[in-house]
Amino acid sequence: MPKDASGKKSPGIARASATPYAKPGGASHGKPGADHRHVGVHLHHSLGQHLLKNPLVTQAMIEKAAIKSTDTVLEIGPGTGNLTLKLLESARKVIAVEHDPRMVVELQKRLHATPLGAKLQLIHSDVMKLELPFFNLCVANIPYQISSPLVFKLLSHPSRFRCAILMVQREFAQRLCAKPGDELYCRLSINTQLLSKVDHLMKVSKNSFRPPPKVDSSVVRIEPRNPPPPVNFIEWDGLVRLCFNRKNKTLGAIFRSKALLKLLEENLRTQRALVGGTGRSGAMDEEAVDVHELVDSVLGATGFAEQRAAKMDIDDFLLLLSKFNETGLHFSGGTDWDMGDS
Ligand SMILES: C[S@@+](CC[C@H](N)C(=O)[O-])C[C@H]1O[C@@H](n2cnc3c(N)ncnc32)[C@H](O)[C@@H]1O
Repeated sequence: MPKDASGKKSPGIARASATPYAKPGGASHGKPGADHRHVGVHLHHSLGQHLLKNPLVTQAMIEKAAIKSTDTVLEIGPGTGNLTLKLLESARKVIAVEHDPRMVVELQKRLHATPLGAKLQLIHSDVMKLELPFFNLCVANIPYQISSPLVFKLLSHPSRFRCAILMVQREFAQRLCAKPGDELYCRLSINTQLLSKVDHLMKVSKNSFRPPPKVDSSVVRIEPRNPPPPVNFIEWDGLVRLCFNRKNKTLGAIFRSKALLKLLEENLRTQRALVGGTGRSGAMDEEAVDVHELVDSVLGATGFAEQRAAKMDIDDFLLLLSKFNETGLHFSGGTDWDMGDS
């Protein structure tokens, strides 16, 4: 069993080195803890530290990215820099964001005083806490545990980048690409596809990484829609979350929930109060509001009462949201739409 920095035996930890790739037939066999030849850092599963050791996969990612000499490329989690070096060969500039200070040191050592090093901006930070600078391309073997928030952080970035080539967990890739009716079709699928075009590019075996992760991997391409769809994303996500929480229930059944009708009514009153110029929630308490009737009218007009989110596409939800909004019903305002099955 490998040992951690304190010398204690520690499962699931392997060593990293700045050696570009394990040599065929060498001591590194891609097993956790197998590579003890190099002085380097221990790899932590909690930080998603599964280094890409297969140069063919790195090369394929670089080719799919079609990097131009004018590109500023964002890499999340450069680790010891196997992918970073290849990016630096083609791009004008690489901005690499790394959370682990030990990896930052390894990468600095590796690129110190090399001509490519001058093109690298290395930022030591948790990418989720960082205000990302301008980039027009993203290529990364990302830490899988932050996949979902990271994709939405990228898609909400004002840069309007050309595309992202990302190594992700296979099931996550399948969810990103899933279509209505697919078993894995979910809120992640419809939200990502609203904001971007997503393609599954290739499957990657566990043995391409050191140490090999427990899950399979895939490379995906995410191309943000330009211009972005004309929809308030917060409100869109409020509606989508509500419907996908119970994706196999009919919308009629979901919108019969008393708790939901109460929330919609509160939202409607707030909205009317704001439009009425009082700026106070509940200022129109006396005015009768039959939310049930409004909801029924929307579901009747769209014909979605018997539909289930699991089978509905983006156009269906755009229509549904616009009809709700026309009647004054909204799904934003910091409301917690997760009401379980009550
Ligand atoms: C899957 S490894 C990829 C390493 C390297 N790019 C490669 O392909 O060999 C993920 C990297 O992301 C880093 N990381 C983990 N969480 C992070 C975060 N929140 N922000 C930035 N980097 C992070 C890890 O330390 C690790 O270096």
